[in-house]
Amino acid sequence: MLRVGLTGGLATGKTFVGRALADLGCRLLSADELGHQALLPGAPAYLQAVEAFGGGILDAHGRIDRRKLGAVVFGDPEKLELLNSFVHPAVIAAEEQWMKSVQAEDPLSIAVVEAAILIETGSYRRFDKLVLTVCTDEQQIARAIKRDGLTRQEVLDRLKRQMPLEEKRRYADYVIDTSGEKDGTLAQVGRLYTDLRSLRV
Ligand SMILES: CC(C)(COP(=O)(O)OP(=O)(O)OC[C@H]1O[C@@H](n2cnc3c(N)ncnc32)[C@H](O)[C@@H]1O)[C@@H](O)C(=O)NCCC(=O)NCCS
Ligand SMILES: Nc1ncnc2c1ncn2[C@@H]1O[C@H](COP(=O)(O)OP(=O)(O)OP(=O)(O)O)[C@@H](O)[C@H]1O
Repeated sequence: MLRVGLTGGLATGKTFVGRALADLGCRLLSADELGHQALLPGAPAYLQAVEAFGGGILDAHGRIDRRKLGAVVFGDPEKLELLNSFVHPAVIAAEEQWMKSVQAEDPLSIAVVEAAILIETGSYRRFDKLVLTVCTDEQQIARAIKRDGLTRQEVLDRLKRQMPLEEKRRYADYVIDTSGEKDGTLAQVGRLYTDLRSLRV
């Protein structure tokens, strides 16, 4: 099995590239989704987050409102660090379990884990190959505003908490440039998939 980390800054096209790789036959796991599951009522990180940040992060049904929690943590590096310490252990454990089960079911597969901050956390070391998606800063901002309805300031606060893409390039085995049309991204993904297949062990 080949373990592939797929990372990139906010709204650079990780999810789009991950889905395209899955369409071509890769197995795919989203760490952002695991992070969301880790904050559901009943999960340990839910209680830790409510204790640390207070009832103001909850919606009317007692669930964590991620937009409210985002507003608290993305403006304050120490709070984000604390939230990371609640969420990341559960995410890493779930990723490792998933990779074990994929290895058992399909030992020749390409297992792709899509995660926003693989490099920042050092998690990139757990993968055989690292793929990075990039586009311009202005495109990141415009795409995040359009997709998530965030304000420009909310997007800038998130971007400030991420390593600049130029620095991330140093860690990447493959760079997918998503600054053009989606067809151009798909063509690059096709070439990437051919290459990854040739590396499968
Ligand atoms: C703060 C939370 C609740 C906001 O949720 P929301 O649904 O609004 O955003 P979502 O999770 O989809 O993240 C969107 C993007 O924000 C950026 N982002 C998210 N978490 C982080 C972080 N810890 N550091 C830097 N950027 C981050 C990434 O580019 C990510 O793709 C959520 O992002 C969170 O719990 N973050 C901390 C845990 C984490 O690191 N999750 C991401 C990978 S496991
Ligand atoms: N050429 C392109 N390649 C990929 N995505 C594009 C392209 N042009 C526009 N987009 C759009 O950019 C937006 C961001 O892409 P996507 O959601 O895949 O990013 P992401 O890196 O997963 O974001 P996040 O880190 O916030 O989860 C999407 O709405 C996507 O449709």
